[in-house]
Amino acid sequence: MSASNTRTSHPYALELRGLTKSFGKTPIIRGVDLAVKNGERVAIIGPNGAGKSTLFNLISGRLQPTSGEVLLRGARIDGLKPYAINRLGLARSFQVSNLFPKLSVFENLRCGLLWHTGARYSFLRFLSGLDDANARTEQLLHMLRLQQRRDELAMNLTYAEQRALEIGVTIAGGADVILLDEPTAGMSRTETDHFIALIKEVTIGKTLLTVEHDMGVVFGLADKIAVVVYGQVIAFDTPENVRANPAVQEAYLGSVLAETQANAVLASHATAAQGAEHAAR
Ligand SMILES: Nc1ncnc2c1ncn2[C@@H]1O[C@H](COP(=O)(O)OP(=O)(O)OP(=O)(O)O)[C@@H](O)[C@H]1O
Repeated sequence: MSASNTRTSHPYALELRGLTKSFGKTPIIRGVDLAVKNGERVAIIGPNGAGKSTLFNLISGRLQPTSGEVLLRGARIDGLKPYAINRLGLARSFQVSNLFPKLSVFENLRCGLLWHTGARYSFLRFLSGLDDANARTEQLLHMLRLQQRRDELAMNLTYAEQRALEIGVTIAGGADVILLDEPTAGMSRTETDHFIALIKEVTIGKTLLTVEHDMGVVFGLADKIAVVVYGQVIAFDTPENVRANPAVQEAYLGSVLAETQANAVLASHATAAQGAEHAAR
């Protein structure tokens, strides 16, 4: 069976089974079961301190579970080091730290591609693959809408462009299961909207898990939402069903949506007050 067949033949890209994690005597993840299908986009939401980042750390191999299993396409990966998990096609993209600041956009992407192919093939095959890598890098540049910035150093990009490049490098590295930590944190509303569209486009056919606080991003991006409260997944369903779920409303979403609505009302009051002040002058 070819590597690509192996990658897609299992129905679930990622499974968590009875996962627990304690720090000292404190249980933080308290029995999580989750099955993410190939190609699904899943947002993990929940209150501060619920255990979302810890879950990501357990999946990516940064932390080892206290008990339970993590499976990638049906094969156990708990106990493996992060680089070994990465080699199997699961990558985590959280900061701009994966970028080489003094290399150009093109070179950063090509490094991602060559790292992926070069590590698996002999040096001669690596050299013969350079043309392919260049062509694929050009494709990625277009997909990321960074072709105008092709020769710019990564350190000179805007924050949103750096995040786009970072995701591009992750994809160039061959990952088909991608974990994104708060992908739009620090972006303006307009940048966020563009970025959601971009993420959707570049992750077509890939499995995406994201930890996100911004409900606009969650509802704009996710096929399914996993709600984590106090180390347990209390709901895993479509955005519509999660929004309507009374347990979720009570434990988390009610207060978050109320806060979002309150902020919108406050903002509209502030705008109205500014308008009135302006008219009175
Ligand atoms: N390495 C660690 N050692 C001890 N406690 C930890 C460790 N990492 C996380 N915790 C604790 O585990 C709990 C869950 O933290 P985690 O960062 O996973 O939550 P989160 O849902 O990602 O929160 P936030 O939304 O605020 O980022 C917190 O109480 C945190 O203090």
